[in-house]
Amino acid sequence: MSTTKQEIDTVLSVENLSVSYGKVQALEDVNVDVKSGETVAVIGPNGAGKSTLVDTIGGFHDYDGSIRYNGTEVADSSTSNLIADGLFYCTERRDLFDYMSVEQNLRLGSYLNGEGEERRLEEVFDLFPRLEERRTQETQSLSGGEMQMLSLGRGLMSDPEFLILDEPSIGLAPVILQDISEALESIQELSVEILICEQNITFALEHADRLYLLENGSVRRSGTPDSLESDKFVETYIGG
Ligand SMILES: Nc1ncnc2c1ncn2[C@@H]1O[C@H](COP(=O)(O)OP(=O)(O)OP(=O)(O)O)[C@@H](O)[C@H]1O
Repeated sequence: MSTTKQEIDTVLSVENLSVSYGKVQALEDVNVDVKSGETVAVIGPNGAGKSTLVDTIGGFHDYDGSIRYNGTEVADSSTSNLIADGLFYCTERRDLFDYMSVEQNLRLGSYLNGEGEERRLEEVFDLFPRLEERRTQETQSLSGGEMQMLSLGRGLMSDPEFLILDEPSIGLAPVILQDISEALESIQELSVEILICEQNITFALEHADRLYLLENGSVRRSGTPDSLESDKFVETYIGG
């Protein structure tokens, strides 16, 4: 069978994905794809299944259906192989080491890919001067927004080709959100694919090429920001 152009362009392909926690069906028959160079956002209310979706793509849950990254089924690959293959899952701030310094946490991001570490560290500090100012500071003493920057910065230290961001805007003051937005725009220029799961719809509409609206574990709508903004269902959901 020949490979179509669309298949070549599709970097991440989620097909008929279902995930349950015991009797709780968190995702049912979800289809999502991310094409070369795209930023895609998954939006939805609390409990919609957004975190379950990105956790599953990151290799943290068993699933029915298929998740292929660069043609490889995620379930058949180890987390370290996925990272080595350019997939980096940046969770809120859950995976930072509290007692390590900012710089130590950043350097951990390149443990599988040490080549170019110094250059990448400088790039991260250029993106987030706040982190450079705090490079020797213990991570546990950072503000929530600074931890978010550190989490994103650590993701970039792995020289990712595909970044998964779990709620990058959560709980951030407007000035920090602006820093994260600007960093995201710089990352988009590197032609890295990005999958964002977000509750902040304004943030998602601003940054995504395409969006999926998830509700009760199912995709209810998908499309470009323009097509979704004029969709009555989404309008109701967004609140006008
Ligand atoms: N470990 C778990 N055990 C049982 N049920 C779970 C577990 N984790 C999530 N769920 C349930 O799965 C559903 C989807 O949860 P999930 O956290 O993926 O949603 P979400 O869209 O990320 O929500 P939020 O924006 O509030 O984080 C919810 O009904 C939730 O209660």
